[in-house]
Amino acid sequence: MNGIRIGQGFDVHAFGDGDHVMLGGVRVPHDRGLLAHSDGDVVVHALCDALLGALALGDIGRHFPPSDPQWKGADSLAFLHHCDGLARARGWRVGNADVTVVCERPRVGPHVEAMRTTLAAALGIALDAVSVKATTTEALGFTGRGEGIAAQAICLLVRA
Ligand SMILES: Nc1ccn([C@@H]2O[C@H](COP(=O)(O)O)[C@@H](O)[C@H]2O)c(=O)n1
Ligand SMILES: C[C@@]1(CO)OP(=O)(O)OP(=O)(O)OC[C@H]1O
Repeated sequence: MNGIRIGQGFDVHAFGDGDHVMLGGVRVPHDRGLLAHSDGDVVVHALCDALLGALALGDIGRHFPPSDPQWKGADSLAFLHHCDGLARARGWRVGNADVTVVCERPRVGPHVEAMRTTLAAALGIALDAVSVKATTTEALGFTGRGEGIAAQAICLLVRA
């Protein structure tokens, strides 16, 4: 069967105590952490939901319930690897993916290349098939008030 699939994902985590945030599988030093059951990697969670959306397989919480202690503190790249496996088992792979991180701080730009490299490796695709961008909300809303980080992702699935 030929064709393409498209999916989008969105995630938010609130800031709490800590000295770093995980974004796209990269440890980014910060004066706050992100509250979550897992490592709180909003970028990877949004990307997982984009893959699951393209596959019409529900969302990340269905596959990795927050009530399940085995995911406590989990490395979110393991979630992404699982979602990619679900795609590949159905004959799909990620053609390209594009993520936007929304926060005032930390500055994401200096970490974008490391995030792209990490995500491309996790998905087994070329670096130029993975885009990571960042924006503030010009001090508006919950991200503008520095209450947390949001991420949006979109991905295209193509035949493997
Ligand atoms: N957390 C962030 C937010 C933004 N950037 C970079 O700054 C540029 C300008 O942001 P605006 O919200 O004013 O458009 C943006 O294009 C990003 O390159 C960042 O690195 N980290
Ligand atoms: C990732 C999971 C894992 O239990 O928990 P959290 O780290 O809290 O993240 P969330 O974005 O709320 O997604 C739900 C869960 O699948």
